[in-house]
Amino acid sequence: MENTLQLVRNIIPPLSSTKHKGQDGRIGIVGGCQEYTGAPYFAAISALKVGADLSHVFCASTAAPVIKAYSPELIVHPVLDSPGAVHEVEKWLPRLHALVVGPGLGRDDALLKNVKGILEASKARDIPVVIDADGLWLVAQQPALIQGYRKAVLTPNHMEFSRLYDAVLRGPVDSDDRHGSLLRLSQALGNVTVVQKGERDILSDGQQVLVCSQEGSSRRCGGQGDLLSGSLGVLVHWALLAGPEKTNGSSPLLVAAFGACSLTRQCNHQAFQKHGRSTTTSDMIAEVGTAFSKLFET
Ligand SMILES: NC(=O)C1=CN([C@@H]2O[C@H](COP(=O)(O)OP(=O)(O)OC[C@H]3O[C@@H](n4cnc5c(N)ncnc54)[C@H](OP(=O)(O)O)[C@@H]3O)[C@@H](O)[C@H]2O)[C@@H](O)CC1
Ligand SMILES: Nc1ncnc2c1ncn2[C@@H]1O[C@H](COP(=O)(O)OP(=O)(O)OP(=O)(O)O)[C@@H](O)[C@H]1O
Ligand SMILES: [Mg+2]
Repeated sequence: MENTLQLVRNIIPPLSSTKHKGQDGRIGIVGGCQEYTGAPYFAAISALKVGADLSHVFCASTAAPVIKAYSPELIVHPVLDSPGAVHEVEKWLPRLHALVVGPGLGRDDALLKNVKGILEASKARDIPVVIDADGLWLVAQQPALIQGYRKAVLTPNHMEFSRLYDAVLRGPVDSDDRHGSLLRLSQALGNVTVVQKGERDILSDGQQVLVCSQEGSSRRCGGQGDLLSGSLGVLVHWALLAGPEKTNGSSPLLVAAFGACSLTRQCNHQAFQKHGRSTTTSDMIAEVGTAFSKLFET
């Protein structure tokens, strides 16, 4: 654990007065629909709290005013359900360092069709993508969308992992062999990085398997996965900028993912110390700064 945390420390860019706004990360979140506005908010604000300079949310038009009202810090584009959605997002892609696709996206076919186009456009531009929540639902329907894309990281929870595994490997997960199942899924997807969240998070790029057992808590409120995927959006960008020489030969994306898992669990631990059973994801987000310092700035 400690060795991998050191690798995460190596990828964190120093704060410097010579940098301009945007250099430490411009992150896009693709998600947010009529039902779910909290999830894209949690992901986008987490990206900012971890250290990105700008955080954009591309969401359905009904979700936009709600998300804007949660926070003046986010840039919110009400485009996902428009006929020109792909084009509207494509206009921003050259300025984005990473995309997080899925938090609060929902499963509406028209929206998912647009997201498919956005994913294809992102791949064509070599933009790193974190795929979570309903983005994973889309990938389970069409694994070819991310097959072999080495700049993708998937962050399934228990249910999402089973669904994805079943879709890609055409059989149920062997619950007695989590490591083997994870390796097989990552390899079958062409060495895409996969983070299986759970009591312990396990992560693989199809070659190496890492386990993150940073102490969290027993509190399982919704939204913790959104904090993880938003944080990972920034860390993926930083890791790719740093390159494998800073990660001692390990995959930069795997190191980034380990950082996001550790941070989320540490936020959960700290928030639980203060709030116990009433801990919510907003309490965890309030801990991002101190959790980050404790883990990565020692
Ligand atoms: N505030 C907001 O706006 C939030 C919005 N969110 C958004 O909601 C959307 C749907 O996301 P999702 O995670 O609910 O997805 P889905 O695949 O339907 O799985 C749900 C089912 O899986 C199961 N299950 C889960 N874990 C399990 C485990 N360890 N072990 C066993 N079973 C387990 C469990 O089944 P159950 O216990 O109910 O039988 C559960 O009902 C997505 O857009 C997301 O971003 C969230 O981000 C939260 C905050
Ligand atoms: N049983 C557990 N014990 C400790 N930590 C856990 C446990 N299950 C999940 N976590 C942690 O909670 C975080 C989110 O994982 P979870 O499985 O809740 O994601 P999710 O279902 O996608 O969340 P969301 O509600 O945001 O969609 C991860 O950092 C994971 O390590
Ligand atoms: Mg989730």
